[in-house]
Amino acid sequence: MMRRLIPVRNGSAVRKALATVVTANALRFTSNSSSLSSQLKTKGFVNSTPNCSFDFADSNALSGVDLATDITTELATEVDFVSHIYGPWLVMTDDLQGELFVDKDKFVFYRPANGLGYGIGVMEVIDAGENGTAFTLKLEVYGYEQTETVAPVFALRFDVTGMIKKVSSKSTDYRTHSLVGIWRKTDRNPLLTAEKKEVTTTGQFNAAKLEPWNPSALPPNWEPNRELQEVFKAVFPEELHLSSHTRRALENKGKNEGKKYNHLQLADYAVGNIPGVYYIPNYVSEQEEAEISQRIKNTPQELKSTLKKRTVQEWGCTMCDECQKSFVTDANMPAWVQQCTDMLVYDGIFTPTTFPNSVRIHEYEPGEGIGPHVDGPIYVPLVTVLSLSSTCVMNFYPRREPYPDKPMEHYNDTFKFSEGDIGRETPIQSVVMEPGSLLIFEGEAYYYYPHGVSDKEVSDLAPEFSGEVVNRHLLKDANIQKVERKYRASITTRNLLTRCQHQPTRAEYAMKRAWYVYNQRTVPSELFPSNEASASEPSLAPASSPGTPVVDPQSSPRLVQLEAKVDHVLKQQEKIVRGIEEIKDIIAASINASSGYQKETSTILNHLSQTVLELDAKVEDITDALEEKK
Ligand SMILES: O=C(O)CCC(=O)C(=O)O
Ligand SMILES: [Fe+2]
Repeated sequence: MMRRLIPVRNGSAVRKALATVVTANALRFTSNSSSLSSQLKTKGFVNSTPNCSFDFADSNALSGVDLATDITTELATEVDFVSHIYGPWLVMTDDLQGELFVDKDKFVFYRPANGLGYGIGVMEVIDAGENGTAFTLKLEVYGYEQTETVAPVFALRFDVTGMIKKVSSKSTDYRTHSLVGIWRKTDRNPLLTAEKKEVTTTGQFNAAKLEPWNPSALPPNWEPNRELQEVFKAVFPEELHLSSHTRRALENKGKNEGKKYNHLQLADYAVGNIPGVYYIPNYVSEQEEAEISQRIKNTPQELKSTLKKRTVQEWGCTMCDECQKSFVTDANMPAWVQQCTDMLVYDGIFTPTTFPNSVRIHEYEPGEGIGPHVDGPIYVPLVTVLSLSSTCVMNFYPRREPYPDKPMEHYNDTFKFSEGDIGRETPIQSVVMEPGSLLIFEGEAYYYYPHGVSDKEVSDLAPEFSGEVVNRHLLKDANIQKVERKYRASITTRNLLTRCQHQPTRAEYAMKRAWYVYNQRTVPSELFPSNEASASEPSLAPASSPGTPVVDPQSSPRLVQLEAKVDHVLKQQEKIVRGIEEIKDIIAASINASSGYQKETSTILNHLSQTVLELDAKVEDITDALEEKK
């Protein structure tokens, strides 16, 4: 929870650890420069930032010079963010090999040299006067191989702290900066550990700024297509306001011990015996459920495809312009679809690097369904299904290994109902999906247990047809025996794995947007500052500005005063939250739910709740900073 401003903590052991790291050579690849670039290239590194060269010193001037002895490093003081930090960096440490691009908002994007994937994080620069300049970097990285068939469920999280160093060549006028520190990596992939625990390891972090580079030659950041947005607005003129997620966050406030944000804890909703299946009843309210259903029904027919036993619309991905071989993220979707996916990110189900980029909306008439299948190695193995309009049943079938000879195709023998191999088997468990509920499955459940919705007009819940119904305790009717099928719609949300390295800015746009949502903050209207704009102070965290000492020994009376004020604000805020909830209850009890007044008022109240949450995040930042100072 605490921000780590380790280097300024007095005399701590951590400081000693850091001191040893910072005196290590800044650049660990100590080969000579000409073999450096070829070494990187043979590792498959494709530099994605034009105008910065991997022969990051003047290779002619340096040829024949031993880089290890030619380069000197010293602690950097008076670091200017735009001149020294903003731009591309080369990172070469365990698990992180490739480019880090620091943008002007102090966001950091990772583009791997080997394999595929993405990363996003935020950096803080801490001026410690003549003691040098420290940095912290919180980076989330989701990586996989080109032909990965079992991709991880969760991203890796790196917490890096260290010092910024000035790097110079003795024999030339080449100058650059490096980041030297330690990383703490958290891996929470249950597939990797038998005990299903988070694993934390540490290691050395080194990165070198790729100088020289030319900011004006940067490719433009990806932006949603404004014309398309206008079309979507015309097709769906009424704005959708969803607030169940903010309500949930308010209710969970303070419950997630040690967790900064009020994310939903999936473990609370685990059902059945297959690892990785969760069911959340009333994920959206009845009114929200009705409004989302309405938009699905109102989607023009041209945007839907009618398949044999279901109707589908799909949002979020497009074919790569460059290779035409891989899907890439396309954040051009109607605002209401984006809102539905935002809820999932806000709740912490998807994270900034596993951001939803594939939304498949199904409509089923009675007698329709989707035959047993697994979603396959094309997505991050995490799926959410929001059920709408009527109750339906998801059957999970006995475990199957992927085809050993064709691992990429293990979903091929599917979409058959009772005439198929899997469909003939009795499900081992079933989940009854009531309207407004969210079914989630991930990891093992995702890869090995086929799921499907039958095409029968009545689903019999007796064990011989459906296996055990594992979420009865969460249903309105816990004794339900049969489900008579009516029109049903569902929204399936996933991250479709990009299989090429092209167009990284598409994912970076989506990640940066998701970062704000995941951190329960307002998404700025301009997500990327223009290349010309000067660096903005981090909108993310209270880093001290250059020149301001992090610890001001004179400040303690003011600190006490500030702490008292923060305490006061927190108490006031609790009262406001309670007040809002009471007003909502009174309105719900006294005014007809369909009246416009009720709707408008609840919109205003929901905005107010949102503001309170944002205020809350800010106050927590201040509290953290205060704690650090103690
Ligand atoms: O409609 C549903 O409930 C499930 C859809 C599904 O399994 C899929 O899209 O892969
Ligand atoms: Fe599926």
